[in-house]
Amino acid sequence: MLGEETLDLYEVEEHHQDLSDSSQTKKNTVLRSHGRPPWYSEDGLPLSNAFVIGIAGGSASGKTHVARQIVKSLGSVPTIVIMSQDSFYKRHTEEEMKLAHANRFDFDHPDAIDMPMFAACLADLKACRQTNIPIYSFKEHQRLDETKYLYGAAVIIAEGIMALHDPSLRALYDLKIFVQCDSDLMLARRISRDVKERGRSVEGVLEQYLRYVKPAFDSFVHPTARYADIVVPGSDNTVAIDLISTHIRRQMNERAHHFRKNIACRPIDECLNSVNGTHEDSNLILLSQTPQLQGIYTILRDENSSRQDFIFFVDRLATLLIEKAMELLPHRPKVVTTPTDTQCYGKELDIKNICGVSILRSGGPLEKGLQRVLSDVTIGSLLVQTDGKTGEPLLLHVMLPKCIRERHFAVDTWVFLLDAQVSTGASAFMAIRTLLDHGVQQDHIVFVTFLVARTGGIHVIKRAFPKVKIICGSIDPGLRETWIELYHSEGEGQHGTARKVWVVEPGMGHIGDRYYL
Ligand SMILES: Nc1ncnc2c1ncn2[C@@H]1O[C@H](COP(=O)(O)OP(=O)(O)O)[C@@H](O)[C@H]1O
Ligand SMILES: O=c1ccn([C@@H]2O[C@H](COP(=O)(O)O)[C@@H](O)[C@H]2O)c(=O)[nH]1
Repeated sequence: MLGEETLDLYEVEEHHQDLSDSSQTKKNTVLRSHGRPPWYSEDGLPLSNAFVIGIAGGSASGKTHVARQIVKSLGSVPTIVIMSQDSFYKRHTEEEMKLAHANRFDFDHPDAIDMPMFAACLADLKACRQTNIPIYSFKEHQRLDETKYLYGAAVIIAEGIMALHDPSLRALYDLKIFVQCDSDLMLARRISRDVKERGRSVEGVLEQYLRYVKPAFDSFVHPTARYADIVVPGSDNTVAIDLISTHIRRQMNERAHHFRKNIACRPIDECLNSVNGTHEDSNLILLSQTPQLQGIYTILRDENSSRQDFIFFVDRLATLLIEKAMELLPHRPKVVTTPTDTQCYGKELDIKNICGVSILRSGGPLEKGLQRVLSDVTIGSLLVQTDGKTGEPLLLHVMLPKCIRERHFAVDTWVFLLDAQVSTGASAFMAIRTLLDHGVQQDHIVFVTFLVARTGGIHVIKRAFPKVKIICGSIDPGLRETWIELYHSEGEGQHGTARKVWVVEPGMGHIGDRYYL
């Protein structure tokens, strides 16, 4: 759900475009921004919840419009999601759908909405966990079988006619808004919208309005205005929107914190006192330093090695690392009969799901090794990049396999997390936190990497996530912060921008660039 760094904040990713009618796609909206900075502290625990805004008001009062105006006025903030309560209409029986098509079903009673599910999804998102929300079709008056995966919002706007009705929902909001609109205007807007977008007739809209919508507004919706922190007019509301966005921006600034600088450059002798031989501790596992392995590293470190050799030996090393990682997976006994008709007592993997997740781009060179060992493995990716201004890692894109996206699968999934090296450890830290947010168990994460910097962030990772296993082939002594010049073409010629990076020494240079470019 997180977008790309270059995307404009106002660029909107509509949900499930091909799954339901346009009115629903407009409702649940993820607005992409400039990436998500760390939402956790050095102990690995989420530090700040997402900021949640609840917007209630009559049907067609302008709740969605207000939500979008807030987003526009906020400017450049991390990812925002607008979540509509309309998605949480309950699943209907055939009989109920017939009534709905005859405008004789009451969608405006609080019981029509699955409040516990709405609260549960909102609570997950607020606590930085992923959620999968239902998809509702207004044309069919029915919940569809598909769900929509959401993860990683820093600001959540929950809107709906009953958004302030339920105490369990109100408890989740940091800011409660009620959109106040003239009844005639609401009716006029509703007729226009429902005819255009929800496949309705004017007569049908009026019939439903008089029978259910208006009475429910008076009994259930309007009374919730008393819970609002701010009442916003349904039109001409620029001043209110400005006040709200200023408040949110201030809250977001208070929650910002700096991470990378804190975790880099720590002495770690207590946990890495041996870099030769077969040093192993509870969760940092170094490949046995055989002459063969040292030979591979020598080729990879040599700046004069050809690209062909580099790729060949990276793939070979990746296979050795993954084979080592495989040793950590549980196996159960299995008896087979051999071609000589003899019973043989062997082993087979004893896991439900396994997948790979690459931290892009430099996790990519480990993928071939993973596929050689587990031929049909699914590999997801996380794009983590450094914010040029703050030096903080930013989570820019999340593309995870289904066995992680859904929590009930994630708890039983083993993940081989791939990244070329661990220097400050900030990207690895962010990736591990992301997997934990999805419900993956710490002791089911195996981080596989070519290099670990001895004085880098590895020990912070070990301390925060003591059950995550880290497999590496070398522990390098140096980590240095330096400026590099990045060249790009602009107008007439080449222009350079200086960028601060952390370099592992002796290292292998930029492994992703050497592998792909
Ligand atoms: N301030 C506004 N000015 C002009 N049109 C508006 C305004 N607010 C809402 N609308 C229009 O009214 C209709 C219903 O608004 P919407 O925000 O979808 O209502 P709700 O989410 O409360 O059901 C939409 O067609 C929208 O474009
Ligand atoms: O199947 C359905 C479900 C709901 N409705 C009406 O929708 C509005 C709420 O949506 P808003 O976007 O807040 O207007 C509610 O008043 C229901 O009557 C429907 O017609 N059919």
